[in-house]
Amino acid sequence: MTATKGLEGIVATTSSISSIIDGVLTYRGINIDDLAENATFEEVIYLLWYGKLPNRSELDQLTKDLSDNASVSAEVIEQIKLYPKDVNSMAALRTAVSSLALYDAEANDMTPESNLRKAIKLQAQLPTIIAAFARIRQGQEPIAPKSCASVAENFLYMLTGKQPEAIAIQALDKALVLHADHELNASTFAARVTVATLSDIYSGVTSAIGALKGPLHGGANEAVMAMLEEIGTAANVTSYINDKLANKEKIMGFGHRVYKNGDPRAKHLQKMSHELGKITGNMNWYDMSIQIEEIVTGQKGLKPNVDFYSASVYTSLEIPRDLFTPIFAISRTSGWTAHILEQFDNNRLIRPRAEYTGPSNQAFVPIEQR
Ligand SMILES: CC(=O)SCCNC(=O)CCNC(=O)[C@H](O)C(C)(C)COP(=O)(O)OP(=O)(O)OC[C@H]1O[C@@H](n2cnc3c(N)ncnc32)[C@H](O)[C@@H]1OP(=O)(O)O
Ligand SMILES: O=C([O-])CC(=O)C(=O)O
Repeated sequence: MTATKGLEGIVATTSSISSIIDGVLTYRGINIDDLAENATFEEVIYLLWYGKLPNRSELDQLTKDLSDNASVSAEVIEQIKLYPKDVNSMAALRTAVSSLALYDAEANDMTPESNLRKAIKLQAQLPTIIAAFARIRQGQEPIAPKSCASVAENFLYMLTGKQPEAIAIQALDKALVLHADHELNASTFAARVTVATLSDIYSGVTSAIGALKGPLHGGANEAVMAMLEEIGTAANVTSYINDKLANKEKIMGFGHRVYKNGDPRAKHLQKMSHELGKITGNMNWYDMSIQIEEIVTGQKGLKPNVDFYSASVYTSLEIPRDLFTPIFAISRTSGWTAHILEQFDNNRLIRPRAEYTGPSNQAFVPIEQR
């Protein structure tokens, strides 16, 4: 038995949800470029869950179901009020999502109908949790979700208490479309491993949030913004990046396990970053990002991934840096839950093997002789 480090190139399951073939990403066979230009996040959620684009009445019903289920139980909100104010936002989200199960009478109902209802609740309630957490830590009261608003509009509204501008809703909506699913990425794999034991959907999504948090995965978008802030201005980019590369440090937001010739989502986020920079009158983050890309791609051949330009996009939307990865989780909940439903539909325990590299034939030494 020989291990493949990081399971690189290992095909661990079949799936009909999203594919990456020759660098092209599709959801249910539809190119991400077409979805980014034409679909709303709600259309994408429907596509991922049901395998086809919704017609008008199906879309209206899903939008209504999501807003009808967006309120979070009072117990969970009370618990969030008890969290330390400076707690990591992904840790807060992970804990709150886990506790949703405690107040859902059907949490352990494993029927397909119940699992679909819980997928709707999870998708609807993650934005409410994140907005509530963001307000509570600033000493503000949470804002109840609006009825019949999109996920993007509702989230921005609950975060700020103001009606968001159309341009902000559109930008966030497109970012949600772009992050919704990505084949067998680490957090989706974690979700599938968890539910393949026939554990519940809340456990699956909680596992996934834990995996997304890390800076080699979803946490990279926050790390990119931290780097941009540390660099400060375009004049400092060259020396900062050259020093990092000389020290063999990773540049966050670059490289990918699967894409070697570029992440097809990055160009959409780059365009958004440029447009939002022009609208806000602050091109600093975009200009720095372009310079970083030139150096990293020029010297290392590494291209930006989905996390790189999303950092400047969210900053232009005035979203606090530590909510970037939670926003990724809002979007990816659609993909996680689609994968969990697919796993339940044709389940087998996921249990690979390990290549043992420890000592052998060791005698047991009694504690007095150690
Ligand atoms: C939504 C997402 O999850 S997208 C990914 C988000 N993560 C990041 O942006 C973090 C930065 N990037 C990385 O750490 C990696 O590129 C990953 C984790 C995305 C992919 O990792 P892997 O496929 O395991 O590649 P691995 O980390 O082994 O890197 C291979 C080589 O490229 C180098 N490399 C990879 N990414 C980077 C980077 N961002 N900056 C500098 N060098 C890099 C490594 O140092 C390594 O070099 P070596 O062979 O000389 O040791
Ligand atoms: O697929 C991966 O390994 C990481 C990624 O880009 C994603 O989850 O969107």
